[in-house]
Amino acid sequence: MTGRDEFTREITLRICGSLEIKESLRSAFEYLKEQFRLEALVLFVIDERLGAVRRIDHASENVALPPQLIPLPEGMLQKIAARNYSEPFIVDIEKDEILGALAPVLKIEGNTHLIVPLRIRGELIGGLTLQASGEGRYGEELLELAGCLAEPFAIALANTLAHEEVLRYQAILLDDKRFLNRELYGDAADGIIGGNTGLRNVMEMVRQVAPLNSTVLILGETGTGKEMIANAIHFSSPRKNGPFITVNCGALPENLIDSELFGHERGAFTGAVAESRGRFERADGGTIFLDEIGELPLNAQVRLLRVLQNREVERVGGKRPIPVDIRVIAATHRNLQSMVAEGNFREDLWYRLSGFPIMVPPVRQRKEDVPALTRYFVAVRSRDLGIGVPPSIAPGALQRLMEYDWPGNVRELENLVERELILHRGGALTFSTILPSSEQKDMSLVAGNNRSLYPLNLDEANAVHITEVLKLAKGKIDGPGGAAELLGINPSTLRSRLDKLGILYRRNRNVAG
Ligand SMILES: Nc1ncnc2c1ncn2[C@@H]1O[C@H](COP(=O)(O)OP(=O)(O)OP(=O)(O)O)[C@@H](O)[C@H]1O
Repeated sequence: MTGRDEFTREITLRICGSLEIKESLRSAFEYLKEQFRLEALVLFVIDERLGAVRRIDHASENVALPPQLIPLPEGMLQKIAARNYSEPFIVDIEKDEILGALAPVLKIEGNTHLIVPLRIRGELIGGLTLQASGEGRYGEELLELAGCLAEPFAIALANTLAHEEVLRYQAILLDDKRFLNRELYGDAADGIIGGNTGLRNVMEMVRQVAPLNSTVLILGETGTGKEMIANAIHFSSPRKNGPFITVNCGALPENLIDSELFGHERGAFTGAVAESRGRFERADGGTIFLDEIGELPLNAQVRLLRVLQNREVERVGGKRPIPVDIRVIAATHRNLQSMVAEGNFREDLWYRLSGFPIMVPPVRQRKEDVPALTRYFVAVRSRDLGIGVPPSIAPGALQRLMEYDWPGNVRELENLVERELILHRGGALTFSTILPSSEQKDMSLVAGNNRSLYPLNLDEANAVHITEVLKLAKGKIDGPGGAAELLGINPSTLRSRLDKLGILYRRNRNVAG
């Protein structure tokens, strides 16, 4: 293998080695830095939708970088197309009219910039910039070597763009799905299980705040149902016929946040094919739900604060603010107050958001809801999976589900039910993969305190009682002091009842469990 082949192989492995473009760029940067002088590696796309050059990501060492988004002046996109950049070149602003025009904003002067045009199936989609401080740092030899970067980086760039596109469509489809679900299944509050038990206080707050226009902050662990509560607020509010737009602040690529949230202007730059409304504008007349608000980068927090204060947005490339009539609901599983103390969340934004906080409790603090939630998901998921008659749930299984701690909360329960239904081969559902979080957990939780919170049918009461006795007998079924003797029934009768009730026990006759 020649040195050149080795170089190409190594760089390809690095740039295509991770799904995270940031990580791949960093890895490529470290390698390239060993070969020649390099202070920044910048991957950018020519974004026709925005009419701008957009930085996808970079790896660098304390050097000034151009802004993330560089709007292109009138006619520039056509000039770039006509110029037909194909081979790597060292930027010379005297000779290149296009880059000369962009030089001040690109911070080219005083530095050496080598650009590798990136093409997919012949079409120019973006480029890679290698940057070193000082002039005249790169020579012909390096220019030739840089040719090996074009293909692997073009593939990495195309993959990243495809991924961004998928995320965009995913968000739009989710909005549509929510809307259609509501049309199909009626009111959002209908599907909330535990509204009169474990979520009683939460639902009381929902009823109080829904008619007002106040900003609401929903707090709670992941999977507790925060989005569902936001949905319920919107659909019980006077805005219910308006849009309900969800933004997952943690899922937006950092360099797209502005155009996604605030949109961009048509004709603001030539090539901005169509104007694009941001999520705030799409939420006009309705509610915007900012999920995972704690993940929003600090600079985006500033712009969000401005929108909340002024109730108007400014599109990227726009000249006038556009008023928006929105209600804001935010949610997070993080402790925003400690993020404020650590300097990772703006205090002024925290004050704006936290006027009406609603805390959704984790499932382990409302175990009385577990049986109803389980039955609900068995019914709903059976319907989704095309199972005509939903299977019953073994009473002993419900009890075990209540003893479990549910770190993933309702979402974990929902997923578990789905898995159980898919693997189900007849009979009652036993949920035998779930074991109580801690064996020493007091049985009184189910048998005592919580018993009154949901009505036990005869089988369920039997399951609770037999499990208690089995524990007393330390899992022993046969012989003196065994559970069968304590219950006054034949051991084989007890075994078949344990099977029927879905209570787990040691099969070995003489071993205590
Ligand atoms: N009380 C409930 N009744 C019925 N379904 C529920 C209930 N709580 C949660 N769910 C369902 O559980 C799943 C997770 O809920 P949701 O997405 O609202 O949680 P979340 O707290 O927003 O999660 P994350 O913090 O991960 O965004 C959803 O499918 C939701 O419909």
